[in-house]
Amino acid sequence: MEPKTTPKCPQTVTIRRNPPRKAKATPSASAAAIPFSSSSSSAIKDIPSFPLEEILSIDVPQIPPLDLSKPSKDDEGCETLRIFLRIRPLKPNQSAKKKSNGVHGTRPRSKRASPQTEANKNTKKNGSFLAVNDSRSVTLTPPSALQDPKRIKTETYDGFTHVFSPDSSQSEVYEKMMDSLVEDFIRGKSGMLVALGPTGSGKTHTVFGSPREPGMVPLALRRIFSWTDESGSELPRYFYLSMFEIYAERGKGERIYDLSPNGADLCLQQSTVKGLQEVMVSDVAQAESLIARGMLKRVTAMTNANSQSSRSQCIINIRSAPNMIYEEVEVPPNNAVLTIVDLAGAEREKRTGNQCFDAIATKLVISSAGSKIVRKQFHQQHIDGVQSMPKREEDYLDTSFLLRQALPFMKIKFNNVEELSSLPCQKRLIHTLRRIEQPKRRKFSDLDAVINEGMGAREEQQIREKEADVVSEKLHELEPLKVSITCPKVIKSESKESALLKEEYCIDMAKNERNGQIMRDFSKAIWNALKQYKRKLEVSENEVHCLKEILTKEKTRYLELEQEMKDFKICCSCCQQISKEESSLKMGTITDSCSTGSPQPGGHGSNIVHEASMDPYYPNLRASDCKRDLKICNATVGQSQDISLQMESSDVVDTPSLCIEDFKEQNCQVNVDSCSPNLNGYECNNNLRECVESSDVVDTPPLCIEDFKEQNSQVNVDSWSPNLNGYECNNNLRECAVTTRQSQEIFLQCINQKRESFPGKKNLGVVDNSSNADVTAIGSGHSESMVSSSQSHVLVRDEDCLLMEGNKLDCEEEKKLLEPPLTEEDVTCINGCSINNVHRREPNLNSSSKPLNAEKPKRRLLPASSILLKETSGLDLEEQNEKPKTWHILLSVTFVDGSEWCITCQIAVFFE
Ligand SMILES: Nc1ncnc2c1ncn2[C@@H]1O[C@H](COP(=O)(O)OP(=O)(O)OP(=O)(O)O)[C@@H](O)[C@H]1O
Repeated sequence: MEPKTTPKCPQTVTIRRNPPRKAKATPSASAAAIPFSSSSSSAIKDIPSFPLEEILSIDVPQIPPLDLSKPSKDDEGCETLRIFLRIRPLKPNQSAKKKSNGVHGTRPRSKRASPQTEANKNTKKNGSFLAVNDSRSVTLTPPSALQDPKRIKTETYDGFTHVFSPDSSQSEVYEKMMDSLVEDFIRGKSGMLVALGPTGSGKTHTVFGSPREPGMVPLALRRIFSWTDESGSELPRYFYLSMFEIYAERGKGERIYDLSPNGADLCLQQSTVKGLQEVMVSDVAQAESLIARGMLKRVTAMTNANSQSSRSQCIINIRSAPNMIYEEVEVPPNNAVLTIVDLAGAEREKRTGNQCFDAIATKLVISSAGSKIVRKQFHQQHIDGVQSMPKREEDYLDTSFLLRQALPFMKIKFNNVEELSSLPCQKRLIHTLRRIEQPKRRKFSDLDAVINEGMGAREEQQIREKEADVVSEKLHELEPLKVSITCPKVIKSESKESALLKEEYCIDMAKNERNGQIMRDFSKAIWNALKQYKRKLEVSENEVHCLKEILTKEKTRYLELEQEMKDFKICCSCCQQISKEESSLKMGTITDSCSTGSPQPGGHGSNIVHEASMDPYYPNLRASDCKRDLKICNATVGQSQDISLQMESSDVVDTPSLCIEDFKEQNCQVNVDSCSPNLNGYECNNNLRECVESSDVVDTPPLCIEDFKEQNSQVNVDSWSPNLNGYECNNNLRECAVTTRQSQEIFLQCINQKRESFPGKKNLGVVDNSSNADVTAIGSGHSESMVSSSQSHVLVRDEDCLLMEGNKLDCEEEKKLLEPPLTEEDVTCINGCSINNVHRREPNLNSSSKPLNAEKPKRRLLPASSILLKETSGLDLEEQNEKPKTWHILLSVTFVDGSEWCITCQIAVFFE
């Protein structure tokens, strides 16, 4: 019955390499399989069966055998520690049984049988638990007593350099395992052979052997001393042989003993045996004799496993040294060492009580040479029925234990740097070698040609010596570089290949030496630079420290100076104040000095003029400057003002009379004379002020204040340059006339004198302080005052009036209150001296200074605008004249000055 559905792709075939398990088919699977099998039966008719037989018949190419004569190197040039495995044969009495049983797997394996299967078969047949799989692996099968009856557990150990079967001979082992070490040793490369394995496994047998079957040591010695080059020359070297053992005693630790004839106990210091004696040997017989004597001294103790077991580690060193007999040939020093170690049994301590497989021996052996070859020799326990099962099981455990211990050694890699560095071979700079490389090759080419031409060994040697001389010359050229280079010499018996090998080796050494020298020089340079920078840094830090100290000192100094400056400023301000005070006092002093003698023409005034002419303001002095100076003058004459007040308060009653006119004529005239056209009004007025201020001319003859005033004003007017208005001049006059005590005194005296000229008038005087309350109320603070009688006029100009300009009514009312009966002149004054300007006089701007000898100008002083007679007792002037003591007159004098200003001031004068 054909199925309804057919496969979409009948050509698709699934081939299972592994046969399917024989599991019960599930119902669904069975159901599905039936139609598939029935339907596909026709489709797979053309599909060939799996070519299993064909595949199995193919001959698999055999892996080329390893060249055990040379150590294998990886891509990085590192060698892998070579590990050989040698299986000890059964004892001789069991050899027949071994042969009959085919123990140790030497029988060729079946192609289809796996190594494990083959080993298991061998193990089952002969009872051996170790089978050789191939030249690199073995399989360890536990004995039946240790096996799980349901499951056999086998262990395969792979990766050995070579596995020697039990029937391998000593020579075979030497050829594959030892020969490369010996050849390298002859070429100058150190090597080491270490025998490791359980007790009785044949380590000593392999290392030393027997007379019939010499081991690795005697075979190596024979090779070394029998080595000749192509020309048949022996090695121009000596060999030194040393031999010592390390053994352990229970409770005493490890001991080292020198096995040389004169040997003694040794000590181990940092993996180095101290005091070991070396015996120079010159031939193989001498060497074997030394070894034999040393073996006799070797401590051997009975163990449970091996009645002849050596319970110590035996180390033999063969060192190569140059033979100095060959003087004509410089032989490079060669300290290559060939070390052969026979360790004690490495079985578990529980079984043998052996402690020799300890760390110290392993460390010593492994670190004593660069190239290490570990040879494992396992004890294959024979099955003879003599040994009990526990013995066999112990052997298995020891073998398994040791194989596990050996696994890490297979992964050890090393290079020959250490060995090469130990050889003090010739060193060259690589670039130099490259330079000489070309001629050297040419020489070799010549050498080859010579050889091909059949020249003898003598000519060849001559060519090599010449070549060595050339190299020596090149190397001597490098001496200035102070690079330690030894001229390479070609050994007589050295072959061409050996020379080339040395050449390459020297090149490498030169590279290393040059790189090392460069790094050393670089390090020194960096170190020196760092030291220099460190010194500079220290110097800089010191400088910074010093600068900080200086800065701190400067800051302190600055603060001190600043404080001093503040103090100085304070002092200066004090000094200025003091100077002002002193100036005021000086003015008084000047006044006093002026009063001491009669003024001389051109004296004091001339000096002032001279100073004025030196005034830097000149001729740019303006009215504002005059005002400023006058203000200063006003400020500095406060004392004079006070004196004025005192004067007003009748402190000058007893002062002698004086004639201000004479003073003015003698002094001010001089000043006027000094008012040259080049001297503006400021200087002139200033001079006048100085004259008046200094007019402490008590003894001077009486003067007429009107004349003084007129003359001065006239002068002032004349001296008014367009740059100086009348205010400044008048202000000067005010300053001069009012602020000085002397002037006021003069004024009073002048008034008194004038009063004398008026019948019925008494002199002006000052009443007592007790009766001048009203006077002070009116006159106090007025810096300028002039008094006059009803017929005389005193011009008083006061800044208060200026200040009162904005309060005209008050000023006017006050004037009215103070105004006395007006005279004709008073009326004139009043008409011109309104509150704005009582009398306005146009300044004569075009007028120049009058000559001193000119006629006295007409008085322009206007009479007082008003004289208020304050009658405390209700008396008039006439009555006062008649009864002067009962009259107290308060004079309010208004002086009209200039064309712009009118200043009114009141001064109380009491008539007694
Ligand atoms: N390959 C071999 N061929 C013939 N005899 C062997 C072989 N290997 C070992 N033997 C013999 O086995 C015995 C024990 O060997 P050997 O003393 O070398 O063992 P060992 O490992 O050095 O023991 P130990 O560690 O206790 O010193 C010796 O009698 C030795 O002759």
